[in-house]
Amino acid sequence: MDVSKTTGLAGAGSIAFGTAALLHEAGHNPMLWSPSGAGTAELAAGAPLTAKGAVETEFHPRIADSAAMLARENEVLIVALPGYGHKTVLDALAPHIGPHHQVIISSHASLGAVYLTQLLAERGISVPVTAWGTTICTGRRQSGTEVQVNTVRSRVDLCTVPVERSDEALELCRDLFGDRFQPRDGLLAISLSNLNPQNHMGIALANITRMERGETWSQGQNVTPAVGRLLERLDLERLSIARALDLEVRTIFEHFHLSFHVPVASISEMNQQMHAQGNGGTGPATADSRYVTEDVPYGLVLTAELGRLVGRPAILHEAGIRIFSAMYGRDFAAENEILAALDLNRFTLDDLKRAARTGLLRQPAGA
Ligand SMILES: NC(=O)C1=CN([C@@H]2O[C@H](COP(=O)(O)OP(=O)(O)OC[C@H]3O[C@@H](n4cnc5c(N)ncnc54)[C@H](OP(=O)(O)O)[C@@H]3O)[C@@H](O)[C@H]2O)C=CC1
Ligand SMILES: CC(C)(CO)C(=O)C(=O)O
Repeated sequence: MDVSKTTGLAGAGSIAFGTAALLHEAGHNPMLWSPSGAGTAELAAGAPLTAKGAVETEFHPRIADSAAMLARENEVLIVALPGYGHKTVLDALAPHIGPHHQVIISSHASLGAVYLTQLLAERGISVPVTAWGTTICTGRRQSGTEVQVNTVRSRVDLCTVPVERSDEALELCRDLFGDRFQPRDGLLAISLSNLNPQNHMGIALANITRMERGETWSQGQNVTPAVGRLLERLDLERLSIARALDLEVRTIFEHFHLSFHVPVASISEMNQQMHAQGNGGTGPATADSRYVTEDVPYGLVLTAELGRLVGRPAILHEAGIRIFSAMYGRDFAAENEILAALDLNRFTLDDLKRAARTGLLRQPAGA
């Protein structure tokens, strides 16, 4: 194993803490950067980070006080925070990224890898940017020093832009986290491999009053037969878009099987099984949850756009965007900062397919 590459995580939430714990267990010495500083205040003051559950460990991660420090002191940068923070964090990191870096986005949202590749190209820099379709673990940060890790996934879909850098990026991911990665054909496949937006749409729609009332509720147990059927129908829309693009992506059945180690059955039955074995998770106890505020603008919106582009309209996804916008009194379709910055509407499907492998929608000035 190559333990020589120093690794820094942008983020200090559930996934950054859980991923840092995994890295520590594998013999690495991870660094964490909290964009506001609040997320690492106690760790910076000397408290250890404790992981419980699927990873049990206690250690002192290195702490960065800025994006510049994270980039200066690490060769591998892992972005591990919700999509609504990606543009801010990529803007902060990009000026400090040099040719010796590799970047991993965990999990990738809304063509963030294209956004970063283009920012770097403006400075004449190209690095492997690897997009993960989901996270290596799941979990919940319990406090400023503790994370509950619910599961470590057997398989995570990934791709790298530019595509020529795929082999070295895959090797890096395996060095850091083990043989847990399934290469996919470009960023559109990865965007369509992230099942959270569709799953969270069904789960949040069916449980919105629990969320608003701040209740504590089991997520897996509440994927009842009706909710399970909705998730399966949402999945058919996503798979139909992938087929139109000639892309292979995981099904919702594979997703739950590979992530939560339950036998394949109906989606409701698989979730009941997860609940019974203790990794069904707890649903959000607030309406201000990334299940909606991240997954609608940064997930459903891109899937719906791809559906329109390939002539396979994702009617249920489109309905989800409209229903949540009405419920929240917001225009979620307009909230995606990355797609707005990329000016996605100006480009054709062929442009997008090319960018999915090169990382570039437009040529850098002077190229
Ligand atoms: N948790 C899970 O089990 C799973 C999570 N995911 C995905 O993984 C990603 C990370 O999730 P998770 O760690 O749970 O999320 P968290 O909400 O726990 O992430 C919190 C971190 O995000 C930072 N952050 C929040 N908003 C912003 C912003 N506007 N600008 C900059 N930074 C911001 C916080 O910064 P600060 O430190 O400054 O407060 C903090 O470091 C998400 O995309 C999520 O959908 C996917 C599957 C499972
Ligand atoms: C809880 C879980 C693992 C499944 O919905 C998840 O994906 C999340 O927290 O984002």
